[in-house]
Amino acid sequence: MPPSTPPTRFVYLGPEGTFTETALSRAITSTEGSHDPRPSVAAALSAVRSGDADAALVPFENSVEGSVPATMDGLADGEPLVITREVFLEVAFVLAVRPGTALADVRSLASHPHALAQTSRRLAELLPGAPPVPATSTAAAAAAVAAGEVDAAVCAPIAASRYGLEILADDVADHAGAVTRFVLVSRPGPLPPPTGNDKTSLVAVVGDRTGALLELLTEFSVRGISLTRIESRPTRQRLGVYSFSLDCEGHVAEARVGEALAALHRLCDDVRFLGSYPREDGRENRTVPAESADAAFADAEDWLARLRSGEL
Ligand SMILES: O=C(O)C(=O)Cc1ccccc1
Repeated sequence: MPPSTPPTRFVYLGPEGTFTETALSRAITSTEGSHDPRPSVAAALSAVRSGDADAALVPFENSVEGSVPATMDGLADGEPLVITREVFLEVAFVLAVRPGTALADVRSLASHPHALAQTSRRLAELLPGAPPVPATSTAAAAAAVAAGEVDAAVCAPIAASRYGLEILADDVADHAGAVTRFVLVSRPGPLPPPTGNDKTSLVAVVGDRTGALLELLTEFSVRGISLTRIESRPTRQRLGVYSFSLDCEGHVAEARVGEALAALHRLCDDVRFLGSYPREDGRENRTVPAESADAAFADAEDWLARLRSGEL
């Protein structure tokens, strides 16, 4: 009998009732492995690094608020981890309190900084006297309300019911239809195979010279590769030294992407590969120009080999 593979141990930004938990359970059923909460993004990533877990689902960016710094920095630093999957979830926020609490009784309010930022205008109208306090997650804020540490939380409806809270206001987002992108990360291993509609993520530290960013972008542009995200992050070495975190269309197994990454390796002070994985945002990669397709690279390599061997 072949040895059975142990179930995958998934961890997620907890506690129970986070949007991240919902995103994980939509993407991966519990029959595919165990789902365990961790108290912070850093704790979820370190469980994977230490081998306590096989994969972690963490929030990466939001359509309204942008990237989640704890995730960006947690992936850019420390032992390498790679993204194997992306998951998108539309998020709707509620204002939750202990049963019987009226709006006028609310003196303090907590949530994840991304949730607070996405609801700030509406909450300023509803609760002008309640200063927002950051929490490690929306569900951690709901748990703090249940424990009597704070009066109200901005969280998912599921967190309100999980912690026995009452909903004072529904849909408190300033912009309807906000979508959060989550990523599933693992220790480096075999990559998900190319599907023809993939993304590749990386972090590059460019040298301190004129045109360095333009040179980086050129390596993608000349190979017909479209970027789907780019942003700068401080490297935390000293003021003025930045890394660029970016996603591009394509899989590192494709010649154009592999060659662009190899060029970045020559050009940049540091390049960290963060994975190639299927695109799941419902969009299709652009058509690869004929001169950037794998066949064109193979043909050019063949031509060069013949030229070098004196055959041409
Ligand atoms: O998953 C959660 O509940 C979080 O706290 C992170 C988050 C915050 C805001 C929107 C989506 C995810």
